[in-house]
Amino acid sequence: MRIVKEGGRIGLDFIKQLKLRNEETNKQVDAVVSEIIDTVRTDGDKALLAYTQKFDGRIPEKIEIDKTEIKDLASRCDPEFLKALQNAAENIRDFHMRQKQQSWLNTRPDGVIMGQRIRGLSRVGIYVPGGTAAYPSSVLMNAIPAKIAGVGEIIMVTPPGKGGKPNPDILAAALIAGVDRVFLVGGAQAVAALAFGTESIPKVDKIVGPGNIYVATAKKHLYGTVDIDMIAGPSEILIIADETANPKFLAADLMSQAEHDVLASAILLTTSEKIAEQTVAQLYEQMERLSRKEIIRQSLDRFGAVIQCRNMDEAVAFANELAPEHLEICAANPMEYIGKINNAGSVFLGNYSPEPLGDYYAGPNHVLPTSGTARFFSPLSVDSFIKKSSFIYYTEEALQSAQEDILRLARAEGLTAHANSIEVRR
Ligand SMILES: NC(=O)c1ccc[n+]([C@@H]2O[C@H](COP(=O)([O-])OP(=O)(O)OC[C@H]3O[C@@H](n4cnc5c(N)ncnc54)[C@H](O)[C@@H]3O)[C@@H](O)[C@H]2O)c1
Ligand SMILES: N[C@H](CO)Cc1c[nH]c[nH+]1
Ligand SMILES: [Zn+2]
Repeated sequence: MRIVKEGGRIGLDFIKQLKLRNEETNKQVDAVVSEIIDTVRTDGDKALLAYTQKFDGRIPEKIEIDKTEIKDLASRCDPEFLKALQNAAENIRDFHMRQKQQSWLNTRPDGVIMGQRIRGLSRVGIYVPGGTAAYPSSVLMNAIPAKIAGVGEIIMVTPPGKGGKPNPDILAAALIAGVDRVFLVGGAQAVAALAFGTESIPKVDKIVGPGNIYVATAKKHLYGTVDIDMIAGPSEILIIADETANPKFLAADLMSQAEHDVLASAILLTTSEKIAEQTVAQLYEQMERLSRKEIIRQSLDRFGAVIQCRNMDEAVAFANELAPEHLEICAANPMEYIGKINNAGSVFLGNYSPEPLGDYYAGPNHVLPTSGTARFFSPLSVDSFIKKSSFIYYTEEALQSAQEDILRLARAEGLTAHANSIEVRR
């Protein structure tokens, strides 16, 4: 864990360095992912299974889990877990229902009618991570907004669990959220399969969902062949804390994201030297009790930092520069800062809104832009699953009153066939 005791130019330079955190990794991963994509495009299922064997160390007993098996396996889950999943689903549904946009239509007194139709996409692929941990919560976060948007068919891919079998908790979440088909493949190969279609996996219109660097890079490469939601790669947390924050909470929250991946990033910006020192001590104390301490240690060593800022304004400026996936503000008056944050996937305000509350339960989506892309991407939402089209109806009289303007515009562009289309209706 690096500790930077100065803000100003030194702190800012350090933040800029952190932004480049995986540039080198990206180059190596790009080459691996390109090869995977090309092979899946030409060899379909054969390549899909060969890569699954190579990278997951197993192949699924069956590539697709049918509806009966989903119901059967899901029914064996711990009832308390199912109840918690249902409660979380309710909160997520409630939040995302508010995002739903309506089609609209405008009629003018001269008889002109114009409007915009909103429809769900026909078929989307949702990626649910499952390499080093299983993510039933990500099933809910992906599929619930898709369902609300009216997507025709939701195809889910996720790496095979132990022994090539499906994880029942993931299947229970798929059932609750309304997923249509489940395939047990993961990584860049699953993303490529969704983009091109294979003998067993149908081609989709859009691929959404988070994943590790291979998954995120595959989505980036395949954008254009299919639509994608955003780059949602290895997790990140940035915390801004003043002298009133609790170092125990800060350390716990930093490690909640560090445990996702050795490439995850966890950074504390604080105005207090005491808070900085106590948080570092808490990190090493609490880490010992955590099952994924090896991942946490590596992540904190490579992409973790504590930076002492000169004041809260500087901390806010650094946060906007970094554009983190998750931003916690642990300060005496957290609401004071919400209007000053321009770049962040999701903001957690106050000492009792820890990041995992958002990961699992509160309602906002946990599929969020990473690697500084919160500068231009938004969280996954109902909007990610819709498309819009407009329509126009003009009467003969309305066209006549507009014709001179249209003709002038068409002639200025030198497009006489456009002008002709108006003239023949004179
Ligand atoms: N940004 C978000 O919204 C968000 C949400 C949840 C999780 N996450 C991130 O998702 C990720 C989950 O990662 P994970 O690894 O547990 O699961 P994953 O499903 O994303 O990746 C596992 C797959 O990666 C492939 N793979 C592994 N090593 C490889 C290699 N050397 N070469 C090529 N392919 C390889 C394998 O095929 C495997 O199936 C974490 O980085 C976590 O931080 C992000
Ligand atoms: N923090 C992850 C997004 O970066 C989401 C998640 C799912 N489960 C636990 N955490
Ligand atoms: Zn998390």
